[in-house]
Amino acid sequence: MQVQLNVASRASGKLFTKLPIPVVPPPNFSSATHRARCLAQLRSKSNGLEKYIYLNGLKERDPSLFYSLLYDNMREMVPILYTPTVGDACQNYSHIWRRPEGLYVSIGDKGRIREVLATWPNLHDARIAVVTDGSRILGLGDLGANGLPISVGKLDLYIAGAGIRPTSAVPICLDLGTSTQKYLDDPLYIGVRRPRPEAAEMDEFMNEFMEAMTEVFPHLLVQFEDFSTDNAFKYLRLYRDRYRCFNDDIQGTGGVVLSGFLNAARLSSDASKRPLSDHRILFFGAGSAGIGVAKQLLSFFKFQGMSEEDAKKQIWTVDSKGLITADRQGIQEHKKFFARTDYDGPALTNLVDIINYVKPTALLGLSTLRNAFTKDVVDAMVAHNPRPIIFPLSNPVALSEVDYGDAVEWTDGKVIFASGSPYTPFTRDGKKYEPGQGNNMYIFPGIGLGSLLSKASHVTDSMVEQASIALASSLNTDEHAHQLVYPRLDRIRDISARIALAVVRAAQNASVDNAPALRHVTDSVLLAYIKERMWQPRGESSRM
Ligand SMILES: NC(=O)C1=CN([C@@H]2O[C@H](COP(=O)(O)OP(=O)(O)OC[C@H]3O[C@@H](n4cnc5c(N)ncnc54)[C@H](OP(=O)(O)O)[C@@H]3O)[C@@H](O)[C@H]2O)C=CC1
Ligand SMILES: CC(=O)C(=O)O
Ligand SMILES: [Mg+2]
Repeated sequence: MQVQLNVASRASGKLFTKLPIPVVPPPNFSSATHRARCLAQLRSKSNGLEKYIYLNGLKERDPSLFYSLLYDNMREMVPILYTPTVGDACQNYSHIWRRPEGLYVSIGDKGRIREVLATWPNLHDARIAVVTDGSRILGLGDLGANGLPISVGKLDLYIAGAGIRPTSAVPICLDLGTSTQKYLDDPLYIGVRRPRPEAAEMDEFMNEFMEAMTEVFPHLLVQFEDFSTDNAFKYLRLYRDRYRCFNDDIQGTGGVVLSGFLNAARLSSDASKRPLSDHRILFFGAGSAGIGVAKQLLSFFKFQGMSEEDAKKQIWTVDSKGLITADRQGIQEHKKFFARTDYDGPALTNLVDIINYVKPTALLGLSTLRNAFTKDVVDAMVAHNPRPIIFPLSNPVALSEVDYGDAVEWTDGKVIFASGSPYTPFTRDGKKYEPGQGNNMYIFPGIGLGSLLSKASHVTDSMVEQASIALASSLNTDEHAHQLVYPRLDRIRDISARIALAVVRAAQNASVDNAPALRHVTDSVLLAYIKERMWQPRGESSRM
């Protein structure tokens, strides 16, 4: 039988008291040796999930060491704490759970959500909450209360990548039930065992939750994460003008992919001399991520002076039923805007046929469909482009539309590539090819930091757009020389600072900022101020 603890007993934390243990290390203790020891312990673990468990234990024991190790070893540790391994952690969370790592707000808390939120320690230090309802975790579907690690992982990136204080990070999972029978049947399942609520009940819950968040955490920015597509669009529309919030899957992904597309278009134009206005972008997948990116591209094309009508003509969307056309019956609301009105032939359902009809310069995968970009699909892209842009952006890596090695082989090394989850470099005929990672992790830390420092009342579209442009222009000489479309992950703090600067300026231009002292300083003074405000872990890091 599942017993729901009342708020007072949940807050007392009596279940999680610690035994008194010595806090004085052995006489010969050296923190440098201990860093090396922790890395060796991490590397001795046999699989990703074990590494994930180890790192989360280390974070509990010594957060400062954990974050400085993370910053020094981003390329090794981010794929464990974030995609792809965080996907395994979520799917197995009820089984690997050790201790509370974030806040659960349950459907049974309706009517007293304020009390539940008020149990959070360091209330006044809270600045950023990543909130998921577990209904669409990466491309893995409805994982219910097992979704919490996605909020924890995103906040680790805020801390390591943008210097948000660990005590300011609030991971939240809304425990509303799940439609996944496997979890409802699992005796160890950590969440409430019930189906997800109907829309009206969920709306009431969300309204109470957002109001309570504002009362309990007056300085908070809310990042919505991995809500199912209809709810992602709905709650962004309902709350974006009322609260300081944004949706990472719609806006963060839009910003990051626009940025990679701009750099990719420049590289492909070197081969084809094609202006931006001649690009044709085909979205394979038309959910929150696909449509979020399409809208961001459209907004950028308009910002470049194109009419909305012309900008829209550059974009085609495909879902599980094929090319989305306006004459299709029962089309979902979020797909209507980009539904093509200029196609009246028989329904196009095969991706190769769609490519041969559209002749896209860029193929962006946000479908969750592993290996959807077959050799035939890639060949069709090559037939129309000297340097095809192919971005398989679905996460985790097991759901990638195409593997990097295949994309390089099938295009004879010509592909311009970025994937949602990381791939290692690929060597072919003695030449090393380096992939890009088109993941919103490059942009949300900077958007969050800039929103906080400018004390922005809202996150505007212009803040996201400027963040995207700042990311696109952040490549250094070496990254340009290697024809990368995103900067290397080790530079994320510098990148986040530059993105935050662009976000502060955009907030000021939109008059949503509330930090007047930042309005009249030069960009270089503002950049120095932003860097100075970033939290630094103590420890032996050579890089902070
Ligand atoms: N790289 C990044 O930074 C990010 C990546 N993502 C990834 O994007 C993916 C999609 O996320 P999201 O948009 O929220 O999810 P959704 O489930 O809302 O969207 C998936 C889309 O893919 C379509 N699709 C599914 N199967 C097929 C198929 N066989 N053929 C064609 N289209 C298909 C769906 O069609 P239909 O509508 O008909 O069901 C839907 O339009 C996830 O894997 C997620 O991890 C998300 C955010 C950021
Ligand atoms: C990256 C991300 O936000 C997602 O896959 O949902
Ligand atoms: Mg997401």
